[in-house]
Amino acid sequence: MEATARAPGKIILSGEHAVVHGSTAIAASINLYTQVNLRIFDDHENGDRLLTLQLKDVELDFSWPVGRIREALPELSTPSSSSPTACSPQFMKLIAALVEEQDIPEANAGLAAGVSAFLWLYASILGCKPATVIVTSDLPFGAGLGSSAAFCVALSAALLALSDAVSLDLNHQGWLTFSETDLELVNRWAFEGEKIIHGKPSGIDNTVSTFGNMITFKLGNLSCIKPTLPLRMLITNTRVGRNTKALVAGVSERTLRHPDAMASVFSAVDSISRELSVIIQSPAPDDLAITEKEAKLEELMEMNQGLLQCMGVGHASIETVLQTTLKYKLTSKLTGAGGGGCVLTLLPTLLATSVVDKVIADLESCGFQCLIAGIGGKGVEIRFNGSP
Ligand SMILES: Nc1ncnc2c1ncn2[C@@H]1O[C@H](COP(=O)(O)OP(=O)(O)O)[C@@H](O)[C@H]1O
Ligand SMILES: C[C@@](O)(CCOP(=O)(O)O)CC(=O)O
Ligand SMILES: [Mg+2]
Repeated sequence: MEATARAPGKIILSGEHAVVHGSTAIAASINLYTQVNLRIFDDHENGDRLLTLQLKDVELDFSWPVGRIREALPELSTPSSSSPTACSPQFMKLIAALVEEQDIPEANAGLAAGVSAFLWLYASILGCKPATVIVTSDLPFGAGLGSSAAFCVALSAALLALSDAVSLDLNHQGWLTFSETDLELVNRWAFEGEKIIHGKPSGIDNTVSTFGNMITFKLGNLSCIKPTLPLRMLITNTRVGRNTKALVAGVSERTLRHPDAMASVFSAVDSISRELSVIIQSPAPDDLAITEKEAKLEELMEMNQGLLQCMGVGHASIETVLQTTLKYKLTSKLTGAGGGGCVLTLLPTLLATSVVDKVIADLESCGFQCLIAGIGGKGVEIRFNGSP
């Protein structure tokens, strides 16, 4: 049995971090994907009875005899695919021991969290069957584009597709979407994986990766947004690596030290996201209306960036992007957890292509990497063996 799932990354237009503390945020899927191919073996096919995880982008393979997993996690021998469960601290220790056995190279130490999430999702959804899981991704890891969520969503989708918990047409040719109920299940499992990687995620990244589109998200509830203007964003990867879990924990610590001040910061972010959502969806009959709306969006992005600075998630490389784009009268804000990672720059509709080319050249001369991704496309999809 074989299935391949793909799940998109995302950008956060407003509200990162504050969304963890209950504020509204706005996110959109992007057309960069993580793809998970899952092949479960029949008893006679895999003599060694191994569970293998191949991470193609970093050229790393991990393997465990399924008997070793069953011995370490005996309670998970009977999977519970239709009821997502959190990985308890006790299970986390047992999983950490299985991951440690793999000797992940020091340079890829951050992957341990992803491999732990893999083991939890695999054993919880499918039990201890021998299988090979191959992962490829267009997304940079740890750069704010939601690679952790895309990984958890694609993995949950592939595992559930070959479990008894969802109903799909196995003969369908090409990419297939899940039913709304099955998407909910994929999303809930992905959230459990994201918890292992992020510590305390809001759930916005896995939700937008699962359902796609552009969404507002607050306290676990999503609502779809239909933009009335093109919303072109330049994404600049500062290439400064960082770890979402540590940054989220840092904001929580600051919140404990200054609860009243931080409550005001989070409330201001909530207002910004709500205003942004109204502007994005209000009618824009002509170029003048679009230009006026873009100016308001820029102002709100600038305000959000200032508040992210208040939360302590800025970085010198982000400042360089802000200053560089400002030379071209363009507004930018960090996206995702900050501390480096990616920065968004709004490219107004009437901006000349020559200016876009110049700003990209300027940013690239600083050693950054630029891309313009399609935003607001489909969420997770699945494809079965043999279909095109
Ligand atoms: N394709 C993948 N395979 C394994 N682990 C992954 C993959 N993509 C992401 N991860 C995990 O997610 C971590 C990065 O997540 P995070 O710090 O939240 O940044 P972001 O989600 O912005 O990329 C990686 O260090 C790794 O543990
Ligand atoms: C900072 C946060 O709002 C988004 C993190 O996104 P990313 O992992 O940096 O892509 C955390 C969350 O909402 O779970
Ligand atoms: Mg992440």
